[in-house]
Amino acid sequence: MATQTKPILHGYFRSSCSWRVRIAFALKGVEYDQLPVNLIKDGGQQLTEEYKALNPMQQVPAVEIDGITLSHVTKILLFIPGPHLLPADPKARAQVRMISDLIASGIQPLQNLYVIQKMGAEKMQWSQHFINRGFQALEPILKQTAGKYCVGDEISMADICLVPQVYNAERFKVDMGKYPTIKRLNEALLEIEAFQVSHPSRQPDTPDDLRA
Ligand SMILES: O=C(O)/C=C\C(=O)CC(=O)CC(=O)O
Repeated sequence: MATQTKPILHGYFRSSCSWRVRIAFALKGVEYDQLPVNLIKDGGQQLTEEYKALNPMQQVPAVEIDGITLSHVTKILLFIPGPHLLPADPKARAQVRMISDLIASGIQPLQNLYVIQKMGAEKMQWSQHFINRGFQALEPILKQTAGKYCVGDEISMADICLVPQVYNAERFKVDMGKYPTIKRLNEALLEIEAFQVSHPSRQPDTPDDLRA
């Protein structure tokens, strides 16, 4: 019987998508190894030919798991073995997928590193713009769907998508006072150990000045 090798996360401490994967591993109790990819050093280690062979999009995260390499964050979250991140109820599942996609496809790509590097001096205002645009849509949706967490009272993929996006909103100085439901959910989720141990301030590649 071949021994099961541990999954390997190629990520970056404060990449929001890398953090999403770390949360899922922690929530599911799956041990994994990390091979950090420094997105800034040497012009960006994600741009090397070696990393391109692993993830042709040259972004993080990339996860080597069960003999395959996955890169799109929501697909990784749903593939990691363990307690499911989607509710049993079909309507609630659809709401979790909708909220997850709004964040992972509708907000994050518009403020990811590759894009904001093209924005140059205006990166802060454009990142704020796109995060506000997404949160203005998300706030009324979450008012409808949320209980203790994004959809009802069970943690789901939507919660895993939300928290790192709020972290980026705070980095880009978005006024979170405009989004009381998002703020409440984020605060509740940050009380959970899986969201704490996976935090950008507690990773092997966290710079000393940003370490908790
Ligand atoms: O500033 C840096 O340290 C480099 C890159 C990132 O954090 C990644 C992003 O900003 C996009 C994202 O996490 O969604």
